[in-house]
Amino acid sequence: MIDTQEEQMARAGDHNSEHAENVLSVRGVTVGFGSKVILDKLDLDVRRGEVLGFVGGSGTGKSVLMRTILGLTPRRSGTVEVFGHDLDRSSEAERKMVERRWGVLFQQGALFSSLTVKQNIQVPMREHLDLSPKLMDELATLKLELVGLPQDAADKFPSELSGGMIKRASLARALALDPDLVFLDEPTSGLDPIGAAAFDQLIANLRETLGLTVYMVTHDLDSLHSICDRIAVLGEKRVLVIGTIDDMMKNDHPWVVSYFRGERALRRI
Ligand SMILES: Nc1ncnc2c1ncn2[C@@H]1O[C@H](COP(=O)(O)OP(=O)(O)OP(=O)(O)O)[C@@H](O)[C@H]1O
Repeated sequence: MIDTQEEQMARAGDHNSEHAENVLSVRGVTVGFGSKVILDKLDLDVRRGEVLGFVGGSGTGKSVLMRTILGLTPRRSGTVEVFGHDLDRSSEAERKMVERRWGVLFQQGALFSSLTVKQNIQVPMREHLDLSPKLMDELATLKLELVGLPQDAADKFPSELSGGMIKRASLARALALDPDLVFLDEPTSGLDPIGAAAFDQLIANLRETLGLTVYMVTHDLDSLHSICDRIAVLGEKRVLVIGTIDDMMKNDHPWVVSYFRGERALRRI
């Protein structure tokens, strides 16, 4: 959309990366709170253009890892490279440019309740771009269309929306700056199975049409089966196993067996 010199510089970093096919590389990351270590020397790579599903037992640190990657939770050691940029070594301008290239859908949507849907979508635009109100309105209209929301949702407040509409509005906000990478924290939680399947389809379509890379924390077995190229399992403070759904079905780690082949998994069939 808008390609400033700084953005070109940030994009150029992609090609400097030793692993240009990885949009995200996490190495040796340790995170803890007080005496409690949550993640211990964790490694993870996310490939360009893939949908990576992230699963793990409750409290294993999926949200902590996502927040650490986003720079919202401090780590004790390790590196995080996004688009080939080590954010600890980046200048403020470079970091901002990298941030412009990712979008985030937090659990529960995290829309501002005092702003309309349109205003929510425009928050990242106001923060990162200098656009006229007319252009921002046009862009918000496009984002609403992209996520399948009716135009009359633009002037509604989050409290006036259904759960599924809130997820879509949050996704529209995450897409506000035309990101290359989106982080989704449990995007289908709280949706009925039909709403969840529709949301999965939307993510699959967006990946296809926009070439997005998707990092998705989820508990939803249907999403894992239907749209994820690879799945990473968090356990024992690290990525226990990463691979395709077929790899998960063959893996014999007890947690992986009970999650992918346990009673709940068999009920889906
Ligand atoms: N700011 C914090 N201070 C102290 N402990 C924290 C903080 N944030 C997270 N934790 C702890 O880190 C652990 C991992 O939490 P996290 O929310 O990442 O789990 P999760 O895997 O996302 O779980 P769920 O699937 O239930 O959402 C938990 O024990 C949690 O209590």
